[in-house]
Amino acid sequence: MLNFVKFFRIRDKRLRLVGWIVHNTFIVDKPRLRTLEFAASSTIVKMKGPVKVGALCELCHCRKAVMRRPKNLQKLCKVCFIAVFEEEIHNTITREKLFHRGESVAIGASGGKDSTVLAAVMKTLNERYDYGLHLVLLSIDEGIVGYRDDSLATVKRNRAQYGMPLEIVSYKQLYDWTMDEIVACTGIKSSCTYCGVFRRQALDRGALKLGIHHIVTGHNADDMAETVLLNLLRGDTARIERSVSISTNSTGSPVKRSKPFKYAYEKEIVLYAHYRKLDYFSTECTYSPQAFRGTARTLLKNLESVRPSSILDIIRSGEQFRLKPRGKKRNANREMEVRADGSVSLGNRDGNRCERCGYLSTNRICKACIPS
Ligand SMILES: Nc1ncnc2c1ncn2[C@@H]1O[C@H](COP(=O)(O)OP(=O)(O)OP(=O)(O)O)[C@@H](O)[C@H]1O
Repeated sequence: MLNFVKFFRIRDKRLRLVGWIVHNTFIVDKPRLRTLEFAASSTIVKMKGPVKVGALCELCHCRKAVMRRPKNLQKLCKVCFIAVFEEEIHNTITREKLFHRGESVAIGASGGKDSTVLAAVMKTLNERYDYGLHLVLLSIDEGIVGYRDDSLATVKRNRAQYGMPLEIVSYKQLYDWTMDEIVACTGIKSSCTYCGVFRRQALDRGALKLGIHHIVTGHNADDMAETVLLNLLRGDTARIERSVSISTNSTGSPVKRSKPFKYAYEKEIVLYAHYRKLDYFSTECTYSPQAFRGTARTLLKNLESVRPSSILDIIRSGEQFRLKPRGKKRNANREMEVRADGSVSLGNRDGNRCERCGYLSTNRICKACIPS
């Protein structure tokens, strides 16, 4: 008896719909199921054609295999897949010593698949292995009507489903404008870059408001590998090492950030959400064209389809990447650099503060204050 696993990622630019087909089921939040009829006009990115799966799970040897693991093509049953996925995250957490007992941890919750699965897995592992963590959902409302308001509704349902407190911090409260207002004034170009900077600050401020000094986000292995490729393609080699760090802590900032899904494949996160029937939101942001990142993403997906280990191999390459010190000349050039957008970078990269808002920044005026 054979099972067939279909794994497609669907992206519909017109509807901003991102969904997945797994086991002939279109995985997307329920209110959006009606949009299925548009799938024919969508760009269907083939992730992996129908795969024949052998009868028995290669781990338990007793249940029927229902899938091939995207990471290593192992044939697994649903129960073993869920167990092995959770175990790998637990191994990452313990190997990297991400948390300490009694710590309060804020989960950056956008309502999307990655952070929803992160909340579910963190809750499961915290209870199973008695990490002793106090977990809180922290959401940033960027003020994007038709996108963030809908995804926040999902996070509010997650609050009840996982029994975790939820804190929502908005750009409006912090900066007195919304992303919709910014885009209306400045246009869509670079909106992602600015929004990313604002969100980072907002997550820090939200965590500090709660007295929390550790945030976890749902960045996964695909995100990490994509960023390594992106930096390589842009010649921005200085960022590669940092882009694969599992934990980051800007000098001067009391808030640490960690990525427990650093080695988790995006496809496996989708499968986990599917098998555990998690409630998440699947629409793409109104303002996310991300042209060049999209190119790096397509390149990564093509590499993955030829060689599934490519994602982990790229991360490993990033981890081993070290820039040769260039000595005095490099430091001298770094003392003051005028960037294309007119901002000035100071030689002392860490610990600088924005002259307007006083928040940490490598420039005299941080990106959050530039448009104001
Ligand atoms: N508005 C937000 N509020 C809180 N956390 C956020 C928000 N947006 C993003 N994050 C955090 O940053 C991570 C990466 O965000 P990104 O925008 O790349 O979304 P993503 O890869 O689609 O993740 P997700 O599926 O969780 O939305 C998320 O998994 C989440 O932990």
